[in-house]
Amino acid sequence: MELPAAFKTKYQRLLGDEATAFFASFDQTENSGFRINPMRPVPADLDLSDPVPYTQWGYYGKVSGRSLDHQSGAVYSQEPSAMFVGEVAHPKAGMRVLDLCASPGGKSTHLGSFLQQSGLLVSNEIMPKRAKVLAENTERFGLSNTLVVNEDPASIAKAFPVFFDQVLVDAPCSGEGMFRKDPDAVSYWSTDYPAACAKRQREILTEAVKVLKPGGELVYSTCTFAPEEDEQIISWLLETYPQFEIVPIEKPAGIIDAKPEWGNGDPSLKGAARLFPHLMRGEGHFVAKLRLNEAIGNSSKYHRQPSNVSRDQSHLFEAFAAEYLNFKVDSHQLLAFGDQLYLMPEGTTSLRGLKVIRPGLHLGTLKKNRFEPSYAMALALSPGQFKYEASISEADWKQVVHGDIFTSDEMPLKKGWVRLFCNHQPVAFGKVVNQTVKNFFPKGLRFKVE
Ligand SMILES: C[S@@+](CC[C@H](N)C(=O)[O-])C[C@H]1O[C@@H](n2cnc3c(N)ncnc32)[C@H](O)[C@@H]1O
Repeated sequence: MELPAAFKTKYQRLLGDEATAFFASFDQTENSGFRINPMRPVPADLDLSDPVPYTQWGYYGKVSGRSLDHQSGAVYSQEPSAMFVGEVAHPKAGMRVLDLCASPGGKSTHLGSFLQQSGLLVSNEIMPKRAKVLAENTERFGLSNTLVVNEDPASIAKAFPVFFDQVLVDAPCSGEGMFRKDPDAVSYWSTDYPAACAKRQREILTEAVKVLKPGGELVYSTCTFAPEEDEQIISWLLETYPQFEIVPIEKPAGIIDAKPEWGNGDPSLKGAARLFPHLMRGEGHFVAKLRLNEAIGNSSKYHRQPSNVSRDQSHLFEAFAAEYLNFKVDSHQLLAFGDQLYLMPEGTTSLRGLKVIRPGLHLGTLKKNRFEPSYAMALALSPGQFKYEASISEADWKQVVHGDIFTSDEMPLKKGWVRLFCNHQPVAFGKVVNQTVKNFFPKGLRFKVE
């Protein structure tokens, strides 16, 4: 790979003798990986022979975006060094967690794996198109405790002052750790780029710090090697907000201490972590964890987001629930966005003024005289929560994801909704009319499997 001359000069100076091995790593093939979804059965066809050592869910290897394992949310493809960020965060069940720069959702789905549908995950992305992708990925993973929001950091800080137990800032960065994966990242790079990114990172962090509760944790990460965006950002953060202290990260073999001399010399910077491609099997990352000892700014009085469903809407859903669901839905948690019905996570506070893409689990669509369940619900429920479930063959699954009708004489009912599973993974809802299964796989997500 042709690395920019200024990049080479900079890292030659910073890394000394080690620079040769660092530069050589750019000519080796990239590392790919995937994480399995702990809320799903482990797919039998996956090759799990090469685990990523620092995470219980990560493996080296590739999973096709057109496979059942991907479509059903049983796996999420993620570059192995990025998996270390979720492991460092490791939120506990029940926590309120914010993922401030979240799309496409690698870290959010990892955080959701720890939360196990408990607590609250606010997954935010500033770019509208990317926020949509984030919503699709968190839905595919089956997260039901998640609000997907499309806001800038200042609006998030205004809406949630002193609210979260944990905040992840996986910052937009100069992406030097993306060079092997995405050659375009090399063409964006210039000598001044890290400083420009650092300015934006300071702006994002200035807002992020306001949403943490005392005792809360901030996890900051980048996929770049630039000290300006890594140690120097944490140096700046600690100087600007002495309320924070570094929580030292435990480092497995190949992951090394951050370098205080690349920041302001504060020895506690060693507690942060650097992942270099010449030292471990990953593309590269920087991660720091900090604890806030005293709130920054004032808290607010939080009001629960009230349900807004009309009596008619509520009746439509209740009739559906009585016929099909094996669990109770608290009507206070129902929220209608037009004709779309959602189940808000417990503890959802007022969403007024926020651009919310998904105010929780999308339950379905309120039609004129009936309720139509959503793809998101098909993927989020646990087995047995829906009264009618049917196992379909891989050949039928190919029809489902292509949007075709198929016939089956093994459906549990003659007429009505059925949750379809293939190889024990949830796939979609179908509607049975005699032996024909009408397809409700979302139009925008359909694909052809060769
Ligand atoms: C490194 S990516 C996040 C990757 C994601 N956390 C994951 O694991 O899949 C950084 C994200 O920050 C977003 N971003 C860009 N500018 C931003 C800003 N000024 N404030 C907040 N987020 C921003 C980008 O659109 C991008 O999606």
